[in-house]
Amino acid sequence: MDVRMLIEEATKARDKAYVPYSKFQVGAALLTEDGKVYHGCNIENAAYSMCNCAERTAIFSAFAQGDRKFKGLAVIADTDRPVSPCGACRQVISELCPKDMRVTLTNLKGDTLELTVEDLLPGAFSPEDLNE
Ligand SMILES: O=c1ccn([C@H]2C[C@H](O)[C@@H](CO)O2)c(=O)[nH]1
Ligand SMILES: [Zn+2]
Repeated sequence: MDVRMLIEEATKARDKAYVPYSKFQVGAALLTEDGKVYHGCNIENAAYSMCNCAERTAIFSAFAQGDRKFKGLAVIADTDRPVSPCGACRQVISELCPKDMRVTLTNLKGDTLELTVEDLLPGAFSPEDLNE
């Protein structure tokens, strides 16, 4: 699956967003090592702090189905610049995806930004930092 197709999947995922509060739909598509694609959308709640972003929905869905090996993530929203994942998602992506995995950020105009997980959160706090 190429990047363009993964962006198409993220676009389809975006249609599933539950966003009665922000009205800001975000879609994510997470590609596994064996070619499966997990969709993620943002899911909001009247208790605002419970809102879950598209990126984390995709990763948590994959984990819940037993998939943990990923090779690409695409994220799309209706933004001026390619959508920028929030700090919480950067932290989660950083722990659960390979450091050199490709992350494609895009918007409805088709602007795209290709980064790696390491680029998203350089020097992230990681499991290795825990002294046990
Ligand atoms: O990369 C992002 C940025 C924001 N949101 C969501 C969170 C909230 O539901 C809405 C507005 O912040 O967009 C995402 O899902 N992903
Ligand atoms: Zn987020």
